[in-house]
Order: sequence, then C-alpha cells, then structure tokens
Amino acid sequence: MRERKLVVLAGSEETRKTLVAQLSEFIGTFVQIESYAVDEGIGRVIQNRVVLLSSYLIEEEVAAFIGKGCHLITAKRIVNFHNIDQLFTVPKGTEALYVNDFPETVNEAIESLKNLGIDHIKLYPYFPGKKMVKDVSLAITPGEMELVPNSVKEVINIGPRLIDMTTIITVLDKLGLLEEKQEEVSTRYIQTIIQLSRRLAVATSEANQVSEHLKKVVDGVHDGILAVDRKGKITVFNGILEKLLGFEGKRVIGKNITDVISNKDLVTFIMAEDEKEANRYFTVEYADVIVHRFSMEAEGTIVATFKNAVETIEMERKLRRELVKRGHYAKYTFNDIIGHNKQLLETKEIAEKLAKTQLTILIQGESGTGKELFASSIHHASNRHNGPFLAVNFSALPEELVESELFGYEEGAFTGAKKGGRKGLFEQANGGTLFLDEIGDISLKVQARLLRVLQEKELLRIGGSEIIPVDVRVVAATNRNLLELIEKGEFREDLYHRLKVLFIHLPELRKRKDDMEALIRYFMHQSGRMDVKIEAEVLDQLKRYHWYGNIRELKNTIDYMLAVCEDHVIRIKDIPNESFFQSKRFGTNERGVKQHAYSEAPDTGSTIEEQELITVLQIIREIEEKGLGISRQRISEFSRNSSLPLSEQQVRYRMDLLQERGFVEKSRGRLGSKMTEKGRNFLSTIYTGE
Ligand SMILES: Nc1ncnc2c1ncn2[C@@H]1O[C@H](COP(=O)(O)OP(=O)(O)OP(=O)(O)O)[C@@H](O)[C@H]1O
Repeated sequence: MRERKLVVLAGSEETRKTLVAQLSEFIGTFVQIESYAVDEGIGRVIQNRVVLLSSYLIEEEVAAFIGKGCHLITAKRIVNFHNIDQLFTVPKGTEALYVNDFPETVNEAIESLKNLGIDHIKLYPYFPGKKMVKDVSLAITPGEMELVPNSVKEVINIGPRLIDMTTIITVLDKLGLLEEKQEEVSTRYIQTIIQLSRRLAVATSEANQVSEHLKKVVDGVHDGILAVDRKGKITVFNGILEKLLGFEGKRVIGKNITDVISNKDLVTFIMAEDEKEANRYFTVEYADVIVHRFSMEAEGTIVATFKNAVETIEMERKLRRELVKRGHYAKYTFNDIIGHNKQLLETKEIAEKLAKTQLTILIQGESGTGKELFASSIHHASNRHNGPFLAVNFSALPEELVESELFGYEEGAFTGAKKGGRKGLFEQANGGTLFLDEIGDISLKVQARLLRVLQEKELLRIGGSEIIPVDVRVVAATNRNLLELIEKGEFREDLYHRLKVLFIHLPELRKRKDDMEALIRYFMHQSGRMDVKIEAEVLDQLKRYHWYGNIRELKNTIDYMLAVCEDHVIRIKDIPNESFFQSKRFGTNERGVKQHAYSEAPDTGSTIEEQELITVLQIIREIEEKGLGISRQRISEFSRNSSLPLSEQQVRYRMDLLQERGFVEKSRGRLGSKMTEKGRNFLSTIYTGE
C-alpha cells in the first residue's frame, strides 16, 4: 500500500486521459500512475493499491476488479475551468443540448453549470437512448463528442471535469507523500488559481457580465478572491471570501478595503506597493488563511487569493502540525526573555533592531545563556515570522550527516540515499530562519559549502546538478571562541566574517545575578508553583554559585527543588548538594567523597558542579573499561542509567571544565576524548572504602 503507485479508474477513455493528464501535472513526477477505463476494459484485478475512481457512478462497474489491499478514493470533481469561458461567448437565451453518457452525469453537470452561473444558456439533457430530443443546433459536452447527435451543427467541448484539489491531497496522504510533497503540489495548485484570478481580474475591467461568471467559476475551486484598485476600492469579492470573512449577504463591492477588512496587517500586506507578489499566513475571523497577493500593473489592480488552510488545503495544516511537533515553529518571543539586568536589556534592544534586517547574526554565549531563545525571538520579530524556524545543533549531529541535513541530496547521491532525494534544512527553511547552533563544531568542508550558500543564496544538493535558490536568514550561535579556532586553522576566517555581520554576546548568568530572583519566580510560575516560598538563605546560596550551565542549569535546579521541598517552602536542605548527590542521586552508591578531593579543583562556587564532574569522570572510566570511545553522546547515554541524567549539552560544559583542569583531553569534532593520567589519579583519590 505504501508504494508510490496510483491506479486511476474512469468510465470513458477521454475522462481517463484528462484525469491522468491533470494528475500527471500535479503529482506525475513522483507517482507512477496506471489507468483504466470501463469502456476500454479493465482486464485485471487490482491489488494493494491506492485506487482513485473518477466518479461514484462507476463504483459498481469496477467492483469486480478491486482485489485485496486496495484503498479506494472516489474523486470529487469540479467543472473544467480551463475551457469554460467558451460558454460565456454564447448569446443569452441560446438553446443547447448537454451531452454525456448517462442521465445522472448529464443532470449533475447541468446543475453544476447552473451553480457556476451558466444560466444564460438553456440546457437540455441528452444521453444515448434519450427518446425526445430537442431540435437545436448547439451541443455542449464534457468530452463525449461521439455521443453528440448528427443533427447538431456546432459542438462546444468543455472537456471532462477535473479532480478537486482536496481529492489530490487525499491521494497524496494515502500514498504517504503528504508531508514530503505537499509544498510542491500546493505551489502548482496556487499557480492554477493565480491564472484563474488573473483572468478574473482582466475580465473585471472588460465586461461585468463575464466577470460575474468567472467569479462563480472561481468559487468552484474553493478559494476566496479579492481584487482592489490602487486606491483600495473593491472590485471583486467572491462568495467563498464572503463566507471566509463572514460577509455573507453584505454588499462590499465598491467599498474601500479598509472599511471591510479589519485586520490592519492584512490590509497593509495586500496594498503593499513595493512588492509584486507575496504569500503570507493570516488568521482572519475564525479561519487560518494563506493569502497570495499580486499586482497587475497594467490594469492598476491588486488581486489576492485566500486559501482556507483549515478546510480546503488540509495538507498545509498537517504540515503545520508536523512543524510544531518538530519544534520548527519559533516558540519564543522577546517577551519570554526574562531579566532587567542592564547588559541583558541592551542586548535585547540590539537584537530587536537586528531582527528587522535580513542579515546573518552570530550569537555568542555560554551554554544555557539563551542563544536559542534569542534566535527564536529574532525570527518572531522579523518579517519572516510566518515562515518556518528550523534549528540544528551541530554538536548533536554526526559529522557524516551534517552535509546532507543542511543541503539535501539527490536520489542515488550515496548508498542509502532516499528514493527521490531529500530536501535539506536550507530548502525546508525557505522563506524563514535557520538557526545553526554550535557552529564552531562543523568541519572545514561543511564550512566551505555553507559559505557558498550564504554568499550566493543558492545551493546544489549533494549529487545534484540543479541550482536551487534559497531565501533563508541564518542565525548562528557558538559557545566557543571562534577567533581561537581560526588561529588553530579550524575555522575559516571568511566564514567568520560572513556570520559575524551582526554580533550579539549573551551575558553569563553569573554576571547578571541581579536577574536571578526574577528568573526563579518565572520558572516557578511556569511550573504552576507560585505558592512555594523560598527562604532568603537559599537565595543567598544560589547567588553564590557560578552557574556554568547558566539559565538552563538554574531552571533544572529550581525544578529539582520544587520537587523535593516540603510544606511549600524551599529550604537550605532542598538545595542540591553533596549529601543530596550521595544519598539521593547516587541511590545505592554509598561511597563517601573525601573533602580534600574538592579542594584540588578550582573553585566553582558550588558542590553541585563538583559532584557532577566526578560523576562524568566515573562514567568516562566506565565507558573506557568497556573498550568504547568517549563521546558526549555516549556519556549522556550512560548517565541515563545513573541517577544523574545529563543531556549532551550538560555533558559538554562539564567536559570543558574537566579539560580546563587537565582531567580529560578533548579532541575536536567527534573523534572522542580520553581521560588523562591526572584525571585517573584524581578519581582514585576521591573514594573511600573501595
Ligand atoms: N532570559 C531568559 N528568560 C527566561 N528563560 C530563559 C532565559 N534565558 C534562557 N532561558 C531558558 O533557559 C533554557 C536554555 O536556553 P537556550 O536553549 O536558549 O540556551 P542556549 O544558549 O541555546 O544553550 P546551548 O548552547 O546549550 O544550546 C531554555 O529553557 C530557555 O527558555
């Protein structure tokens, strides 16, 4: 069922061909379409396929050919709008036969043409075997030319009806391609709508009668259409838009857009003079809509199409949900950055200004200082806020995956490459922001490639030859000293300058202790524990700590203390300390820790840090004893079995400290680290009772 194959079953050959042509245009490049028509003969029993039926009318006829494991979809069809304007040229009052194969299809079509405003032609049903045939000289048929009686002199063939977009989305969904292909398909779909809208707008200026018809036709494709002149006077406002915006039955044509649409951002977006064509997501009234606007200079008209993201285009919604699920939506805004410290406020102010530019930003700050929080807020405050926000952390990504993750690849680029290739993060973040965390960790090879993308704003996928333009704002972050890396030849100077066009340094928590109380209150509020009091002594003690893990560590500590405190009061005993580590976190491990062991290490301001360092060293020794390589990932994994689980990020800064003390030797990249003699000696001194 998951194969990328679709079987189309239609009644006639002509319908089959039209539907296949339409589907090929939308999904033909990645779905193999097999098709049969009842009148040509189906000739085989279909099994394990997604099967699209052209109409419910053939359900019975094809039933015998549907084998096991099939998923049936009955197409919703809409009048073939590509050909329909031919009917507008027919003089009012003309009589015509509507010709098709069965009474049902004929009556259905006459009804839907009426709904589309084709009421100036008097249509008489005609199908093979019809007894009383009206003697008229014109026939209209959706592709059934051979059924037209000979007495008719002129035939207008409007072609078989097309498949509705929602059906195409359902097909993609059933083929498991929705997420991967929705963008491509929706772009093609939008283009069709744009073509229609253009015709509509041109027609408006030409003849009102025609525009009325086209307006109704456009309704048939489920999108709202708005056209305004340069002064904002509304010339087109179709029924779908009336429904979307809650204007049913009200007269809006001729009014000014500012009097009709209350969402000021939306009005500004539509009336923008400097932009020719643009897409944006809006919430209007109760609906999420994707608005596409373009201006037609010659006609002095601006046209906006409104796609109801919720109902008509299910796929956008699904994608959005997917994005939220993967954290691709920028979660934070500048309001979420807590603190009144002077340096922080200045940094925030600068970042807010920088957000409005399109330039690359480099954020430097220790682990846990809020780099991602700032990146997310910058995205939110930028004019890209409706686009995606994607984040990648290079320290967590294995070297060999970095390139394909960032730039994508073509099918067959390497062993194991996915069929059809894959979009990289740059392509996925198109129109939005890409947050490159721990940029200091990428190899020189990736740096070279990244530099090219930043300079040229286009990329080649791995193994690809097509140049793909990318419109992505990059915010990079590092907790390392890039200048030092440049000196060591590990970071390209040109890339550094490219990234550092705009620079933000985030202050360490130990340099903004004046914010600690506000942060603590904020985290307690976040946990819904505002009822808990903190003894003054506790605050004093926390303020004395160095917080190498910065705000993240503070947050974790608060969470811990909230969990262990009693009677809604956090007391000294609730601070994670040496006894806590031994008795609670180390569980059954009752080893004592000699006091002198601590004095050997530089002052970190707290025993939390010390004990955690010891634990990391112990884990390293355990991994070494197993003959495995030491990596942050592995240490983090092993730590999960201890009562002190650490994330890779937490491991990282503890490893930095261990290296500073000469207890471990870290190698760059993912080559692994090892414990030094000094580290081993240190570890051996701290146990008693072994
Ligand atoms: N000023 C702040 N106000 C409120 N919360 C903050 C603040 N700064 C950081 N945090 C919180 O601290 C945690 C760590 O922040 P974030 O992930 O942005 O840090 P980072 O610098 O990107 O860390 P790393 O370098 O380890 O990835 C998050 O939960 C974030 O919401």
